[in-house]
Amino acid sequence: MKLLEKSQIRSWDLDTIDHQNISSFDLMLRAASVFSNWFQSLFFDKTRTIHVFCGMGNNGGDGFCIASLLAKAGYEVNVYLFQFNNRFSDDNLSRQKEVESFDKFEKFTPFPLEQKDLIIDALLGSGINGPLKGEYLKLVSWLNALPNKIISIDIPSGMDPDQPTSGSFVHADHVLSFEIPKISFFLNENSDYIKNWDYRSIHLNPGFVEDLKVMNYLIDYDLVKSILRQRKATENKKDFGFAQFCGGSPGMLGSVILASKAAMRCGLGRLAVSTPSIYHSSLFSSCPEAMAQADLPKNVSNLVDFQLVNEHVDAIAIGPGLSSAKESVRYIDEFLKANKKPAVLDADALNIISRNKWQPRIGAYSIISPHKEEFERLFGTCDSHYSRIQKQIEKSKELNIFIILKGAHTTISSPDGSCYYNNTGNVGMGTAGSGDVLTGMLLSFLAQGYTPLETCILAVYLHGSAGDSAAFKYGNIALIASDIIEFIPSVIKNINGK
Ligand SMILES: NC(=O)C1=CN([C@@H]2O[C@H](COP(=O)(O)OP(=O)(O)OC[C@H]3O[C@@H](n4cnc5c(N)ncnc54)[C@H](O)[C@@H]3O)[C@@H](O)[C@H]2O)[C@H](O)CC1
Ligand SMILES: [K+]
Repeated sequence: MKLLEKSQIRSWDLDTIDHQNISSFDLMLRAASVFSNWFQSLFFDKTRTIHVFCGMGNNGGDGFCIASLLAKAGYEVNVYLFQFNNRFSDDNLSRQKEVESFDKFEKFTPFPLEQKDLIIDALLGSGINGPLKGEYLKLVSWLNALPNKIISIDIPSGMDPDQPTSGSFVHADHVLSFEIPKISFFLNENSDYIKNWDYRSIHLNPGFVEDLKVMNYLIDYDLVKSILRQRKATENKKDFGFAQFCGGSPGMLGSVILASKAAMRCGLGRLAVSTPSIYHSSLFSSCPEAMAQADLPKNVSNLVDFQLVNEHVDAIAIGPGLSSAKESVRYIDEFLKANKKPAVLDADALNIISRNKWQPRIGAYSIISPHKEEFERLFGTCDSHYSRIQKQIEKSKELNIFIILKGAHTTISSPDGSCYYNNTGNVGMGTAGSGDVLTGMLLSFLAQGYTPLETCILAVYLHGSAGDSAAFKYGNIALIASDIIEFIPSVIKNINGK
């Protein structure tokens, strides 16, 4: 799904009005009825009064239309118009007659509300053009201090749709965005203040976005479904990739097992594991599908020798559990020199690269999957999630690599400057080994012949989906990395039905 900036959303509105030969009021009514239906599906208890706080723009216009629809549906609705500016939008003015009466405020003065009552925030929408000041600031601070649930239309009032908000904004319990989510919903700076967000189509003209150049995308079910291939009955393990996983060191075998099992669970044909031979028996008892020596040319005496193994595999992943011992440094140095295959670098491989300033040696189109600390060791500290994402995109372009910045809202940046936002996953996945599972999934899809970008999209989305299923079963405290692997089969079947 393409994510648009506020100016593009405005143009999409105007294009729809023109293309569908409707008025902006028709579009407002459409938005209002979509919101009203969504609202009634969530808040069907009509004993609570609904207080609709309207501003002077079209977000406020939505508020008047929604108030009228909810009143007709049997809710007790009070409407308040906050006219702190000197200009109404035409649709706002024309919609005010939708409601029988409403209180007008030219200055904000607090008033009593029943704690159980709901507030619909229709003060400001995507037309925000700077930080809130004066009366708006007083009103929003008062709203944020109330115990009442706040439901925002399109976007929490005061929030910038595209980047971090410099001032205050409404802290919403629920937000319904029209057509598509706003980019700023994915910023960690905002996510504490948007408890739940959702989006619903208002049937804007799809043709407008088809040719529209955007740099930001949401990884959604449809995108993943369009990438994940179906298998042919005549295919066999040789068609599903041969991967090499390089990791593990004394006392650090867990990551090897987790990554190996995850790789096989994602449909990999064959896996060669380069890890200290003292681990081979434990590895095979935990993951018999992996192998150390078998299926490799007899002359490959030591899996560490990239030259000999590399030519036989389709992709390689390196890093988890390697440690920072000097032989690991030599291993990474050898890898950066000798590797010719699509590669995933994670964990200790990234730390060794940081410490030796080997970033420019990372192979073109490689995938690296740092978490925030590993990222900042590689590329320097950033003062916000937003600025970290901008640096992520800049480094992808500069080094010609794909970067997966893992976190609450994992982002994938591509050498072409595009950025993909993931919305699956949960806080329970912040547990040891979760990243190793992702590395195994990345290796699997890369070895199966998906492009690096397809690989990142599939692995990140499915990793988060499996984690969500695991949290549903075990809760987000008890969840461990192996639980994510347990649900990989079901989330893959949910996408491709097989
Ligand atoms: N396709 C859609 O998404 C549709 C969205 N709709 C609704 O329209 C609003 C956007 O309407 P717009 O009039 O452009 O903007 P606002 O309602 O946000 O109001 C702008 C209004 O507020 C003033 N203002 C802007 N910034 C500030 C500020 N920092 N402090 C004070 N006042 C500010 C500005 O002067 C304007 O007067 C969208 O969010 C949806 O709710 C349509 O209804 C249907 C299609
Ligand atoms: K709003």
